[in-house]
Amino acid sequence: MPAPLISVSEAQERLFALGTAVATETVPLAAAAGRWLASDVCALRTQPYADLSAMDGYAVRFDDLPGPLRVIGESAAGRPFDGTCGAREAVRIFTGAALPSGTDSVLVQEEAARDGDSLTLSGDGPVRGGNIRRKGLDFTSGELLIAKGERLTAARLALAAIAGHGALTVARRLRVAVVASGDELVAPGASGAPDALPESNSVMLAALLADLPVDILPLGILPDRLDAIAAAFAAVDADILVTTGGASVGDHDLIRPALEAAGGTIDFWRIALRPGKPMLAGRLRGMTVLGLPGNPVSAFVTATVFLRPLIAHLSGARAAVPVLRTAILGAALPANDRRQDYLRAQTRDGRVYVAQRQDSSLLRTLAEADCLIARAPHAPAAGAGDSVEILALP
Ligand SMILES: Nc1nc2c(c(=O)[nH]1)N[C@H]1C(S)=C(S)[C@@H](COP(=O)(O)OP(=O)(O)OC[C@H]3O[C@@H](n4cnc5c(N)ncnc54)[C@H](O)[C@@H]3O)O[C@H]1N2
Ligand code: MOO
Repeated sequence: MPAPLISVSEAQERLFALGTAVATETVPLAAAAGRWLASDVCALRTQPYADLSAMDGYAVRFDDLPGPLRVIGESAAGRPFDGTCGAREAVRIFTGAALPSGTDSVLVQEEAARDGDSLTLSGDGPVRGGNIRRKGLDFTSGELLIAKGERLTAARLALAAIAGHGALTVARRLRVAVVASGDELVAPGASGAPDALPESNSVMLAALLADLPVDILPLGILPDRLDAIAAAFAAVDADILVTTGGASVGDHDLIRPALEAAGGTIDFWRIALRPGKPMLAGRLRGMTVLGLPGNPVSAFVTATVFLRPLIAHLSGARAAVPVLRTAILGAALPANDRRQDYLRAQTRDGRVYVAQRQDSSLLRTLAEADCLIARAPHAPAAGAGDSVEILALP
């Protein structure tokens, strides 16, 4: 008698509870892209460090305009003017350069007429205090900029760099072992018997994790033999062991018994989810084991809903579960049953349309989808124009 189905959120919570966060390391900024921060990033400097010009032009005293003014020197980024500007004096200034003392506004060069050292206003001119980036406009030294548990995007890395950091403390990369199982499977591109099936899950999973800080250990294809699967499991050394196939109830679905034969434990099996119902999770030595269903779309959905969040969670992510967005439905949907549904859908003219065929073997509909419509268990029927929740696909 199979175990009852548990909800997606319960499965996520139980999965997260199976492992402990990985160790941290301090790495140069360039190696920190896409990692999760293990400690807060505070500003080590003030940005800008002083009042700076936002334009190329002339630093002036607003009350002296329209001139004429005498140009007494130059301030460039990295080479500030070290004197003081007096009445009816101006300093040639460039974008990013410190505003000389005595000046309060920047006149852009397009609105100035210069003749030797003499300068006069030739356009509208600045407002008082115009064209200046004030000291600390972006942040001041000591301010919290990026909190522990946030992911290091390109923008956050740039922020850390300009805040004075050359290295950051992040979760170490995770090792994710990926193995397929099934006697029918052959490597993609290999010539096989007519009933041989190209193994598509491993390449899909590797691509699905390509933006995450993980090292993938590809373990290939295992036959449908308990001893072979258990022996392979016993030899794996990783943080997460991901299997695909053999998770269901058939005589050749051997992941659960093989995990137990290798000394592992099953924490849960079977989720109120479509596609992806037979997913299982457990432990083997120090590893979290995730047994994804073999059907390619089921493997994709469970990897999206469980594997990617698990990696984020073990890396110390503050928010590990993907955020659903709201979209407008293009065509009616019937009421849902007890399983949480992730329906392949396409966005056209600002509305989402569910693919006609949703069988979990159909990779073509997955490849053509740009989002999954998430439907809660027992969601009532929905009509065109109603709001639905979607998970955008990369
Ligand atoms: N009597 C029942 N049968 C099934 C149930 C059930 O509840 N009772 N659940 C069905 C559901 S839902 C799913 S999903 C599948 C998942 O089964 P398995 O995880 O055991 O997967 P397999 O049987 O090994 O394979 C299913 C399907 O996918 C193909 N496959 C497997 N691995 C790969 C791969 N790496 N690349 C490409 N294709 C793969 C395999 O050839 C099968 O066609 O079970 C239902 N059955
Ligand atoms: O859950 Mo299966 O993944 O419905 O085909």
